[in-house]
Amino acid sequence: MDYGKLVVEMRRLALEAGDKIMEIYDGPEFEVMVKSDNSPVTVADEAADALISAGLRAAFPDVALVTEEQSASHDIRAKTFLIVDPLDGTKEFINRRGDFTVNIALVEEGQPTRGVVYAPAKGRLFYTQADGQTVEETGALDKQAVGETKPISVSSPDNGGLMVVASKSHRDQATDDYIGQYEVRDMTSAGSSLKFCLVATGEADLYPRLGRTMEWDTAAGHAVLAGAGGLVVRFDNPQLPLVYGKESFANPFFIAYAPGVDLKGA
Ligand SMILES: Nc1ncnc2c1ncn2[C@@H]1O[C@H](COP(=O)(O)O)[C@@H](OP(=O)(O)O)[C@H]1O
Ligand SMILES: [Mg+2]
Repeated sequence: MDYGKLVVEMRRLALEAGDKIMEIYDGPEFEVMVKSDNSPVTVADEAADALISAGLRAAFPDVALVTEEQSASHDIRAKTFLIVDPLDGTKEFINRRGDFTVNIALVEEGQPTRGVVYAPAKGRLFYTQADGQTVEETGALDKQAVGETKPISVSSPDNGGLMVVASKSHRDQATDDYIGQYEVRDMTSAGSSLKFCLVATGEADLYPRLGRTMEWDTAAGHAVLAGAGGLVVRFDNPQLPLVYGKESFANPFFIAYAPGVDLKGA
């Protein structure tokens, strides 16, 4: 895999998809449809998906592509694959809360090794560089020219007062009970894969996810976090990393964190 080319393409496609999504976000009322799994989908998901998958297939014709919005791609089994969630946080998008992201990642040997997460309404762009280090890019976020990039890294957590981030739309008692085992200085909620990015920049120390997600929801955020020094492990066995390419691409519950966190058992 040519990581240099991959990073350039992922970044550009994420920005283009973000523009498309924002046109719809800022435009007239859009229809909300319901998928077979009961989750909502809009023309923004579909438009972003079409743009990203066409771009990736053109640039990397030999690499398998799994994307949330194309169920035929959910049968793919490959050692190396690209995985896309064109609009993660669709509920945030529909409710116009801003916490939605474009997600593109590369999985190799069960781990997301490169990825981009773009939150167009927040103007935040995170991606791994060719060498694997994660950066946040600031400024104009020009599709043709890379602006200022700042390497990001996870916090050195204070276990006497942790910053915890959790889902905005999927929150339950089990999550609260788990978080209750820690000394928490501040809690914040965020939608979509932005939560991984907040741990990656050190804005949060810990993100427990005791709820369903699919691999496309987490792969890009996981890559961004890993490239900033963070870890993602299974909630039922924190000794084990969250791996990819699983049956039906469904994830178990997981915990994303800065390695200095004194991790509590399930
Ligand atoms: N019961 C369920 N099964 C599978 N995925 C679920 C789910 N409930 C939530 N998710 C996933 O969690 C994502 C939202 O995460 P969060 O709550 O952290 O914002 C959704 O992404 P989409 O918006 O891309 O569908 C959705 O795929
Ligand atoms: Mg999603």
